[in-house]
Amino acid sequence: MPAAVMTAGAAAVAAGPALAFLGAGGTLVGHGVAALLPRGPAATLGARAAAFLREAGANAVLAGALPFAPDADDFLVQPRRLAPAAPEAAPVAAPMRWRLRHQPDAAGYAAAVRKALHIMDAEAGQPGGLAKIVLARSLLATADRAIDPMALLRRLATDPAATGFLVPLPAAEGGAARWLAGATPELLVEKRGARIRSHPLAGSAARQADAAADAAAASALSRSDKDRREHAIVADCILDTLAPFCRSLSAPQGTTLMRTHSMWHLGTAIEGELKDPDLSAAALAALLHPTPAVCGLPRARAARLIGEIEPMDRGFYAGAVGWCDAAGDGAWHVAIRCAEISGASARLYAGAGIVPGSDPVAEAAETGAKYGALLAALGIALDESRA
Ligand SMILES: C=C(O[C@H]1C=CC=C(C(=O)O)[C@@H]1O)C(=O)O
Repeated sequence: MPAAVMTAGAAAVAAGPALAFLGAGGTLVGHGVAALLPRGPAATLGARAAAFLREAGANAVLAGALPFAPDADDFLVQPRRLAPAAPEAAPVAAPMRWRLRHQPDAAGYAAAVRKALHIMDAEAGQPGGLAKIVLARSLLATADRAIDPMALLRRLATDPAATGFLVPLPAAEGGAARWLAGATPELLVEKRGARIRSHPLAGSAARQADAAADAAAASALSRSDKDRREHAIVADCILDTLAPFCRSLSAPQGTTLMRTHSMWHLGTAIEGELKDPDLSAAALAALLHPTPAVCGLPRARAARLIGEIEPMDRGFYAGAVGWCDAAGDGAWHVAIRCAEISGASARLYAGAGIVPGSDPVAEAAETGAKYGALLAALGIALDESRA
């Protein structure tokens, strides 16, 4: 993230910042929308962003979201004004009442995992056979009054291991403003000059309230062969994709445990130096997306099956959110632990990586736990959401 803090807002929003990234790597907040980047697929993002930023001037920034489907149109805006302060703390609001609808529920999700495992089993050892697939589900939460996206962001940003983000999305049918809000712990790629970083995550365990149980969950995750295989597919894919563009590339600490407020993960911190420092953060993000942390291996086969098996459209969930500047620097995060917000409704999403050996019931529970960050920020009790 840039050293400067910037503050932006989408045209549809009456007041207050409308675009923000709040994380340990820095803060980016913007008010107002000066322009929309002509929309297009991931393959043309690098060229579109470079052309736009050349015209817009040395201080211009583009920020926004790439959808999960790389051939669908992205949504990036140039904020009108950058402000030197993060948004103020939210006043305490009265609790909201919620109606919840799962799509699918835990049993339906476990059935989808069984279907994927069956396909993997049938294709085991075949060239091009399915080795990993990330299956997601969704939870539609409807409140008794409109959700305040900025207040939600402030609550999402309280986890130091995650980047809280709020980005505008194309308006909903009927013209209502729409946002993607989340607390993502996963860095797709950051670029400053020739230096790049990525921090893929895959392999998860829910945090436990009891300290001994929490430590046991972390220890079991670090020893789990299934989770290590699930993770290695992601880290290897990122290393293989970046290697041809890098003078040096390594993961000095190897695979380690990291924790958010609600989840433990296996993570691999990757760092490198680009051969061509002009290769932009946006171009790198488009190159990497979607990684096997959200899609699978082989990528095209997994993406097709996701479309067939999942009952909902992912939209911008499991895409990427981030920013890039006129120098080509920027940071892009994997759009997970997030919800699409519009009026009084929040559509939460959560997915889990499936490999041979995955337990369908445990994977369903894992997706339930991954709703945790959004549920806490919305003020919905985890128990209320169980299904
Ligand atoms: C797809 C999600 O998480 C990914 C990132 C970290 C760990 C994951 C896992 O263990 O399955 C997922 O690959 C999600 O949170 O919706």
